Amino acid sequence: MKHLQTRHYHDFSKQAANLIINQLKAKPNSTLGLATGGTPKGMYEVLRHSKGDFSQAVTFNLDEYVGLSANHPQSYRSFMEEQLFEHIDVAFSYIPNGEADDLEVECQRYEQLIKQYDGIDLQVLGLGHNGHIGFNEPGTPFSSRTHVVDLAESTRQANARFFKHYEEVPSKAVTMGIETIMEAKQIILLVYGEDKQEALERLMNGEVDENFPASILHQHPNVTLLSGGVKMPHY
Ligand SMILES: O=P(O)(O)OC[C@H]1O[C@](O)(CO)[C@@H](O)[C@@H]1O
Repeated sequence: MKHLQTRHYHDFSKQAANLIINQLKAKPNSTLGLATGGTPKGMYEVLRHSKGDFSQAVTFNLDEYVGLSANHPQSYRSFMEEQLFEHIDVAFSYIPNGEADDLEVECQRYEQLIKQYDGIDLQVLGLGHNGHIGFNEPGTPFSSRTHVVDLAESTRQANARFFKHYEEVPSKAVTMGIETIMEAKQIILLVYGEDKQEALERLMNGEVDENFPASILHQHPNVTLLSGGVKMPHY
């Protein structure tokens, strides 16, 4: 795992955005895997103002809440529209449909779509405090494919800041599985802020363990960990 460290959020975001822009320069019709959450907002801001050409790119988001309509302000579809798609044109953007009547069928459909594009070239990930990637909570089998998850209490609490009331935070989501994520040809893991210090240390120093989903990334051949805003005395 390659580790790039920055101090300031702007530099961190610029580095992340540059990795995406370089990917598009090398392969304009790349399939990009995208993430939501607070961490990548700066990256999206840089991308919005960049001259990156996304016109041939296809995007797949990692996850979506179950039960929120696409136009709900806190759906990940709304997040992505605001952060990126209203500002730049991509060829196609896919996000799981958390309102599908049959969520199992939706998960299979999402997997098939990714396969049709020959997999994901570059996947962006954030890191949950409990080590989750996408919405794959601790204990999720490393062999998981796109599936429906019960969100951990700590995840719902972490994301409550985006909702008016905690009770509004959905308790389920559809997420790409860990094996789905691991099939991406390249991965960027974004970790920013002091509150991620503990998770970052566990990632760097801990064992590969299903109780800390991000640890599997040590077994991927092409991962860049971008970290910033954390104290790193041990590295
Ligand atoms: O960047 P944040 O807001 O800390 O979130 C980290 C991770 O948690 C999630 O928001 C899910 O809770 C992911 O989408 C994200 O990658």
